[in-house]
Amino acid sequence: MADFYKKPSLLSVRAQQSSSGDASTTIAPANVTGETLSESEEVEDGAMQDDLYASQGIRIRRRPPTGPPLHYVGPFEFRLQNEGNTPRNILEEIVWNKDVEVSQMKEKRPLAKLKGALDNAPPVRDFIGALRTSHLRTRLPALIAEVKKASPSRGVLREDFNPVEIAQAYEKGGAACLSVLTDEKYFQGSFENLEAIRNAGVKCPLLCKEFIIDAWQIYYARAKGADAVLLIAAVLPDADIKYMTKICEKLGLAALIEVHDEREMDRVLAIDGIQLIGINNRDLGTFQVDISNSKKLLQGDRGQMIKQRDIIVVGESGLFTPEDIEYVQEAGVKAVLVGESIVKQSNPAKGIAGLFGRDISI
Ligand SMILES: O=C(O)c1ccccc1NCC(=O)[C@H](O)[C@H](O)COP(=O)(O)O
Repeated sequence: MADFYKKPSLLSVRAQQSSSGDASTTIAPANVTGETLSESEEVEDGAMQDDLYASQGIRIRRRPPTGPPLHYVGPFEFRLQNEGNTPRNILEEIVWNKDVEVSQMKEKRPLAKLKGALDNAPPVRDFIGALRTSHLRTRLPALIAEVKKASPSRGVLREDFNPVEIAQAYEKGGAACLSVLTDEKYFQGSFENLEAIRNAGVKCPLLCKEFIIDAWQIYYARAKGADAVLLIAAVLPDADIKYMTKICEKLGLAALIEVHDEREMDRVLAIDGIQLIGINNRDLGTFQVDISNSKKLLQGDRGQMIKQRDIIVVGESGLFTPEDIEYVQEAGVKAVLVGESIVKQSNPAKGIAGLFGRDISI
């Protein structure tokens, strides 16, 4: 638990990145002058980092402000809002855990070693191309079908969970791409699942559905066979989104940038070169799902700009019926990311036909 705050800060990461331009330098904990930070300096540095995030409307703090949480148990409704080191919502809790998890993974597999492994990684497939082709073929939003065993909002979705069989069924049912949850603690996913699906010969390009907070994770996803990664605007400041999309470009990966509200959408639209934006209909703080969020964020100038720039918008979460699909399509989405409604079906391929109101495999 104490690891929560013994970490390099964003500011130190930035300083070191800019001096070498290489993500491998995100490891050493040092401040802008290259000195190691004391615990109190780290706390102060963390506060500055939170200020920077807040200035962009980011409420998710990267790690507990002054150390490990004191009451880090029990349901959220019994936790006091803003209570010192208790995460304010599930997304923040996931990010705090991820921060510890990633630092441990990086110790085991430093970036230099990871980069070596990329030589043996399978070739990258064209994630965005697959979405465009499917949309042109079916005239319906292209499907990114999610391989997800469990989620914080819904618990276990499927007990008899065989990721490869589910992926194969999705492909047979007409999915354009797949999304594979790799987070273990909250979604019961894994990188082994991603690797197994890739090695089983599934042709649909794969999105690594992970909570990315460090560029190292992008290299790791690539090494495990991903063709695309998720970057969440509620978690990442603009500088991180820009930097990480550059890394994706370098590795040939697609970046799906996820937004939840107008402010996040505007931040992302202000970044050059964005090709794929996901609108999540699930509020990751409260779990409320409202598919009218997709419509709201695509109205007016934002929708126009997206059309002009030929950005593909993905409608994410809470899609269950052909009417839901029609609704988000009319709002302007060209692809949908769907988990629960199809993964729960005994035959996920048939589940896809039910979701779209027809067989989309032909
Ligand atoms: O699904 C959750 O409970 C959740 C909680 C916190 C962060 C992310 C979460 N879900 C990730 C997703 O956005 C969904 O898995 C994805 O959009 C598919 O949603 P659905 O079709 O509703 O399963």
